[in-house]
This record gives sequence, C-alpha cells and structure tokens, in this order.
Amino acid sequence: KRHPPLPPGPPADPVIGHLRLIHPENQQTLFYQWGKTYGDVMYLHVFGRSLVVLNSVQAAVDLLEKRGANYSDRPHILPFEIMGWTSALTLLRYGKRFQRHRRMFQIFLDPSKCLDYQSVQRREARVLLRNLMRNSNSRETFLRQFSTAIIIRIVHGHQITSDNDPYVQIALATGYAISNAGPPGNTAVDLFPFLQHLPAWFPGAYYASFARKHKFTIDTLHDYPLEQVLNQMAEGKANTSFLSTQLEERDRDGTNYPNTIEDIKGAAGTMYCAGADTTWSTISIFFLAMVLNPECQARAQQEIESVVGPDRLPEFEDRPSLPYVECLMQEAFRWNSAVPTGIPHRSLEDDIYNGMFIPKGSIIIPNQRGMTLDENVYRDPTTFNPSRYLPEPEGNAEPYPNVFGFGRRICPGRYLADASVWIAIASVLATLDISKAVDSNGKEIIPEVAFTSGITSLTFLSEAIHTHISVPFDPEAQLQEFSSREVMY
Ligand code: HEM
Repeated sequence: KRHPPLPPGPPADPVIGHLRLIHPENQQTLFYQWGKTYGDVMYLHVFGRSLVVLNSVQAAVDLLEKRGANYSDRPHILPFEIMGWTSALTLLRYGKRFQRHRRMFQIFLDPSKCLDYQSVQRREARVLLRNLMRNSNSRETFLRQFSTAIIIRIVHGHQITSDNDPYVQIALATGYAISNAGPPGNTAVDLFPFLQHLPAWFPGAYYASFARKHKFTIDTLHDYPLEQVLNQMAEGKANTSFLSTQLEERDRDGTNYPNTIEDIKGAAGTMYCAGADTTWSTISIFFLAMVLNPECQARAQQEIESVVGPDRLPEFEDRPSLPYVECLMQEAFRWNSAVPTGIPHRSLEDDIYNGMFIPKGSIIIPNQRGMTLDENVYRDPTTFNPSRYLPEPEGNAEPYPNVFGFGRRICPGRYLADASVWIAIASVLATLDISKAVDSNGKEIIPEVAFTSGITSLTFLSEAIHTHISVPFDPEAQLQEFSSREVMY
C-alpha cells in the first residue's frame, strides 16, 4: 500500500534498524541532538518496531492531545508486567480499565482536593527544614523522605517518622526495582517475548529474570499497606486516605462500586511510586541550580524577605505575591526535566501528520528534554535563567515548560507535585543558604550536572553542596502546631 514518507531520522542498519545507535544510557541527550538535525518529529525503528520521537510541544499537542483517541495507548512493557505491575495506571492499555483508573486518580488529585492536602505538605516542609538544619549531609535522604511522606500520608493515612519506617523501606526497594528494570518497552525481552521463558544467563533474558526476582517487592508494595489499612479500619483507627476512602465506598456501594481490590491496590501502589522520585528529583535539581547560580538564589531570597518578612515561613497564600520564586521553580522544572523522555504512548491506527506517515502501533516518545530545550521557544536554553518567564522588557515572556505530559495520559499528580515542590523550595529559600561545599584543601567543589537514566532522572549531590542557616527560626516550635491536632483533609 502506498503511503506518504515516514518522518526523517538517522540512517539505520538493515534488519536491526537503529538498535546499535539507541543506548539505554542518556537517550534524552541523543534524541535532543538528533532533533536538531531531523526536526520535531523523528522516526527510528528497531527490528521492525516503529519509534516516533516528538521534539516539540507543538507536535506533542497536535498528536497526543488533539488526536488523543489514536495516541493514548501505552506499549507493552514486559519486564514491568512480570514484576507485578499489572494494575498500574501508568502502564495500562487504553480502554475501559484505563478509564476507571484514571477516574480514581482524577477525583483524588483534582485541584480543589489538592487544597486539602496542603496541611500535609506544610508539615512535611517543616520536617524537611528541621532535618536539613540538624544534618545537611543526609540531604538526599531527607528530600526523598519529604516527597515519600506526603504521598504515604494522603494515600495510606500513615505518618512517617523515620527512615526505618517499613513504608520508606518498601519505597526504596521499589525505586531500585523500577530504575534497574531496563529502558521501558525497549529491552530484548520486549522485542522477543519468548526470552522470558529462558534462564537468566541466556543472552537477552536478563531483564525477565531481574523482574521475577523483584516481584516479591512489588507484591509487598501492594499488599502491606492494604493489610495495614484494613486492620486499622476494623479497629476504627484508620486515618482518612485514598485507600480508606476507596474501601469504604466499596463496602457502601456493593456491586455498584466499579473497581476490584486489585484495582484499588494497583492505584495506591502507582501513586506511591509515580509521585515520590519525580518530586524528589525536581527538588534536587533546584539545589543543584542554586549552587551554580547564586545570584538567582539571592534574588528569590530578597523577594521572600520583602513579602513574607523574617518572622514566619512562606505559606501557600503568599505564592501569588512571589513571582520570581514562581519563575525559579518553573526554571527548575525546565532546566533538567525530571522525566526527560516522558512515558511512551502508542498509536492505535495509521496516521498522517504534516505529510509524514506514522504507522499503527508506533511507540511515541514525547521527548520532554528536547521540548524544554527547544531553541525556537527558549533563548539560550541550557542556561538557568528564571527571568526568562518575566514580561518584557525584563524577561522574554517565554512560556512555562510542559513537564507533565500530554492529552489523556497527562500526569494526574501534577497539582499535588507542583504544590509539594513549591512549598519545599520556598521554605528552603526562606531559611537556608545553599552554596558550594569545600574539599579537604579548602577548595570549592564544582558539582557535576549529571543524572541517572531511568524513567526518572536523579542527581546525587551530597558531596558538593553545603547549606547553612540564613534566617534562624525554630522548626520544632513550628511542628508543635501540627502535633497538637490531627492533620485534616
Ligand atoms: C515533579 C513531579 C512529577 C513529574 C515531573 C511528573 C511527570 C509525569 C509525566 C511526564 C508523565 C507522563 C505523561 C504522559 O504519558 O503523557 C506522568 C504520568 C503519570 N504521573 Fe506524574 N509526575 C510527577 C508527579 C506525580 C505525582 C505526585 C503523582 C501521583 C501522586 C503522579 C502520578 C502519575 C501517574 C499515575 C501517571 C500515569 C498517567 C497515565 O498513564 O494515564 N505523578 N507524570
């Protein structure tokens, strides 16, 4: 059948296509560089499987939003399924079950519902400050604890008090399993599913055996919180949470309740992992940016001082009065996007876009990194410059970045994530100075801008960053306010 030409792309090998060129490491940078040559829609293929990389917001909106009925499926990601992620919204194929899950997420994470979670976010921001003031060497641990604690409190009703908490341990083990399960949809096991039945030593079978080994972790992630909440509900001691609300609705509505226990467990487990590392990563990127750009930090601190004053911490109500802090947060989202190649979509039917043929079943990669560094949108895109969003003449009135995906699969946790990142950044700027650490010879350490290459990009900076208290205040006293009453929502 004749069809228009495929989108442009780099030359490929016979049969294996671009297999040799697409390394699992640092795909975002590779796609970004290729995008400069081949444009905003780029075609690659591996053993006959089509991959279409979208490098501009315009192309992503045109296809993933405006033609959402065709582009909202997900590819099969076999290692994740073997591991037990069979009820995770992130991976569900487009259809009725996807719509039921999506509804659960949208109701629970709706913007007005997220206002109810602000007291949890305020509390955890104060815990974060207290921890950073006590021991700034464990920064990554505290940042991870901040984002995990918020999710666990609202999804499971559990209050984390230490890093030894079983929920934190499960989150750590799950994070390891996810970030080492291979590039999603692109392992040899995905390409040749029969490999899943062969032993680990057989070439190409490794990721299937890795997934089998970590199934226990993912089962625990789903089963442990459910057991806890069911027990607490039986004793009448459960805090209000996503899990308790769904279980109550299930009891109340009987056969009219649309979801199964598997669906409820799957949704809770998905929030747990989709929400923690992404938020933590973005706040780490903010720390890195502050070390490298002290003038931006100073300007944001001045703004907070003049609006909030030195006697209290910033509150969500202050947000509209802190435009530079807002720009600084948006720049942390853009400068090094935490989910750099997005999560792949899949097309259901053949399509033609701007005269290019996109075959049915193509894996569509929304290359967030390419979009946030698009030179047609962002002047000098690799520079960290919060002022770029300010109106002219001071800034260039550039648009805030889109880092939460597109169309019917857009991140349902975006309002929660946005508020968590904001309160953490504003609280840290109000009280701490972030600067370069010095080595044993008294020389400043220049932190490396380097990231891991899983679905979520993480940066580890403990050695290179120093924080010290700029505005003394008593976080313990701030926390009293919360311990004296139940966190309400
Ligand atoms: C800074 C933090 C976050 C970033 C940068 C982020 C980014 C993303 C991106 C890029 C996607 C893919 C969207 C697409 O396929 O077009 C996504 C999907 C998703 N996110 Fe987030 N996210 C963040 C926080 C959260 C939080 C806090 C939650 C939940 C509590 C969450 C839950 C999800 C879920 C369930 C999906 C899959 C949606 C679907 O497949 O329909 N995310 N996120």
